[in-house]
Amino acid sequence: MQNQIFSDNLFQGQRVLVTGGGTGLGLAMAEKLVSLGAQVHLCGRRQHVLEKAAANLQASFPDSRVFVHSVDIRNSDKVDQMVQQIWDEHGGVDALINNAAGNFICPTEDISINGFKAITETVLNGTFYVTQAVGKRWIATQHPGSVVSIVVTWVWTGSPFVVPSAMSKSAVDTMTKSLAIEWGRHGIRFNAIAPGVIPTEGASARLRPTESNTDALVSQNPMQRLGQFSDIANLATFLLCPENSWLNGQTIALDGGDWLANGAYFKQYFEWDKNDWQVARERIQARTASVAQS
Ligand SMILES: CCCCCCCCCCCC(=O)SCCNC(=O)CCNC(=O)[C@H](O)C(C)(C)COP(=O)(O)OP(=O)(O)OC[C@H]1O[C@@H](n2cnc3c(N)ncnc32)[C@H](O)[C@@H]1OP(=O)(O)O
Ligand SMILES: NC(=O)c1ccc[n+]([C@@H]2O[C@H](COP(=O)([O-])OP(=O)(O)OC[C@H]3O[C@@H](n4cnc5c(N)ncnc54)[C@H](OP(=O)(O)O)[C@@H]3O)[C@@H](O)[C@H]2O)c1
Repeated sequence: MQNQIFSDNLFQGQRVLVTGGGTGLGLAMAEKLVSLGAQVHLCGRRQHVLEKAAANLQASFPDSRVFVHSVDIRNSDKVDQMVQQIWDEHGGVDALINNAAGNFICPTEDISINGFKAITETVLNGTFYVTQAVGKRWIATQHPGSVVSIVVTWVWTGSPFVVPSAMSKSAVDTMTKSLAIEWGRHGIRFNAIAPGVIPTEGASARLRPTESNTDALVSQNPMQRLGQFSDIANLATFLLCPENSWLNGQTIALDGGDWLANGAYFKQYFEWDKNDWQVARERIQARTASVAQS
C-alpha cells in the first residue's frame, strides 16, 4: 500500500475532464482524482471501454460521480458538443487533462499520409480542439482553470520511428508554454508531464510490438525501474491542485532521469530489416483491429 501524499477530499467539488480517460495512464490519473473526491468526465472513442472504466471507479468509490463521453477528439464539432453538454448538464469543469493520443512505430519513409494524419490529428489537432473548447468557456465565465497535458521526453530528444508523434507532442509542449503566457491573466494555468516508460497495453502494443522483456529498459534507468501508474497520478494531482496557483508553463520529465542518461528511445530499431518492420506492422495493425472489434 502506497503512502498517501494528499489529504482526503482534496479534490472535493473539483470537476476534471480526462481525455483518453478510459484506459492506461488517463484512467490511473482519473482514479486518483476520484479517490480524492473529484467528479470526472472520461472521454475516448470506445463507449464500452469508458463504461467499464466508469463502472469500476464507481465500484471502488461508491460516492463518486463519473461521466463518460464517446467522442473522437479529431472531430472539432463533436468536441465542442461534448464540452457544451458538460457545461449545460454539469456546470462545466475546473481542470482538463489532455491525455488522449495515438501512435505506432514506423520508419518515416514508409508512413502513409493517412497514417501521419491518424496521429497528428489526434495528438496535435485534437488536443487543441479540446483545450480551446474548454478554455474559451472558462474565459467567457471568468472561471479559473488548470490544464495538464501528457507529452513525452522526446519533446527534448526527438525520436526516430515515431516522428508524427514527436512532432505533435512538441507542438503540445509549445501550446503549454504559449497559453501559460496568453491565458495566465484569466487564471488559467498550463503545465505538462513528459513521462518515460510507464508500461500500458496501448503503448506496448504499438511501440514494442515484438518484445515484452523490459529488463534492458529497467537496467538503463538511473532509478533501476520503470514508471508506475502512481507516479503519474501523483504528479498530475499535484500540478492540478488549485493551491499551486503560481505553477505555470512547466513541462516536467517523469522518467527516473532516463532521458538525461540515455537520450532517445528506439535506437535498437536501427538493427531491424524490412522483414522485422513488416512483422511489427502486422502485429500493431492486428492489435488495433482487435481492439476496435472488442
Ligand atoms: C512501453 C513502451 C515502450 C517505450 C516507449 C516510451 C515512451 C512512450 C511514449 C508513448 C507515446 C504514445 O503516444 S503511446 C499511445 C498508444 N495508444 C494509442 O495509440 C491508442 C490509439 N491508437 C489507435 O487507435 C491507432 O494506433 C491509430 C493511431 C492508427 C488510429 O487508429 P485509426 O484512426 O483507426 O486508424 P487506422 O485506420 O487503423 O490507420 C490509419 C492509417 O495509419 C496506418 N497505420 C496504422 N498502423 C500502422 C503501422 N503500424 N505502420 C504503418 N502504418 C500504420 C494505416 O495503414 C492507415 O493508413 P492507410 O493504410 O489508410 O494509408
Ligand atoms: N505509457 C507510456 O509509457 C507513455 C510514455 C509517455 C507518454 N505517454 C502518453 O500518455 C498518454 C496515455 O497513453 P497510454 O500509455 O495510457 O496509452 P493508451 O492506453 O493507449 O491511451 C490512449 C487513450 O487515448 C484514447 N484515444 C486515442 N485516440 C483518440 C481519439 N481520436 N479521440 C479520443 N480518444 C482517443 C484511447 O481510447 P480509445 O481508443 O477508446 O479512443 C485511450 O484511452 C498518451 O498521451 C501517451 O502519449 C505514455
